[in-house]
Amino acid sequence: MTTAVGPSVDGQAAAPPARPDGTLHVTKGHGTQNDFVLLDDRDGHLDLSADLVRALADRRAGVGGDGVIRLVASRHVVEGAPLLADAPEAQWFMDYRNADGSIAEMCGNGVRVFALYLDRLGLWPDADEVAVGTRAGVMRVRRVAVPEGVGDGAWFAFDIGRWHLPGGRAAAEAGFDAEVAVTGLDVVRPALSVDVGNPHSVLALPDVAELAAVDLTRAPQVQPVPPHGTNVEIVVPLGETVVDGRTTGRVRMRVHERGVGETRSCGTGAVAAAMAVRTWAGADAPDTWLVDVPGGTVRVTALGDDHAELAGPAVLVGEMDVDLTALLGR
Ligand SMILES: N[C@@H](CCC[C@H](N)C(=O)O)C(=O)O
Repeated sequence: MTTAVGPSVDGQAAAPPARPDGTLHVTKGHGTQNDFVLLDDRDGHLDLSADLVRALADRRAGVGGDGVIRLVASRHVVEGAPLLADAPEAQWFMDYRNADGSIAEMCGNGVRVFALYLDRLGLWPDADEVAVGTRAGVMRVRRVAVPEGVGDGAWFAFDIGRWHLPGGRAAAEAGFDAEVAVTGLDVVRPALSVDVGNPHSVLALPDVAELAAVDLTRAPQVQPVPPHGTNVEIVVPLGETVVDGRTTGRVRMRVHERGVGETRSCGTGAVAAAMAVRTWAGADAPDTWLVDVPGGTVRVTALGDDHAELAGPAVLVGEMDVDLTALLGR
């Protein structure tokens, strides 16, 4: 195991977030049950090693989570500091890690939970929105009303940026550019690759019974093998309804996340799923989609210029002091 604390990126010396008594204060939160361990390392002193991430995310010997999110000032992070040139308001950076310790470019559910965490820490600026630095750019998060019929709680929305099909026009016209083998499905299925800042492969099934029968305890096998891995979303289009006066498409989705396994939700995955189904549906498809995942429902809206908005709930469930010696077995 590597050490839990170390120097900050810019070399400044200040108190590390790990306390003198050897504890690390963490917060647990989730967005549609995609759950995270959150750390306040605003001065950038925590050496968030892959070992520490795996230990914190461990559901038996640690706190438990699909990922770990470090809050750190953008100026202390090599990927964050350049964002400040064009967006000086993006003071806070979401350093997202998957449960296996790997780094991901983006986490859609994580951005909403991070925004709520900023609010809890008194770091939401005196403004309607907060700018969050991520490896996929700056996300501007605001509070929004809960869509009718979807439940209650605190909802947040943000433009996730430009999505695209790595397979280009040929993939859009064919509707697929890859094949996926999934345990529990008898034949290999066609899939569409969608980039939402991070990579996704979306495949459709005709009915929800088949979706429920899929075994995602093993990673789906994607061909051609994506160079940086991929998140796999399996969707069943459910037709259209009217929500809040708007024609809204509805999709059910399960997901196998890169670096995690099956999770109960994936925000970027929901965007990829909605944009894939919208691509398959053609020109008359609605712009707004509700995506039902095992952990709840999120809303995806196609914006102009190939941008998309992700909206959904964020919840902080509690805080604890982690004994680092016990956690790391030293
Ligand atoms: N659950 C997240 C996505 C997290 C990153 C993903 N596993 C990857 O490696 O790309 C979300 O809500 O978007």
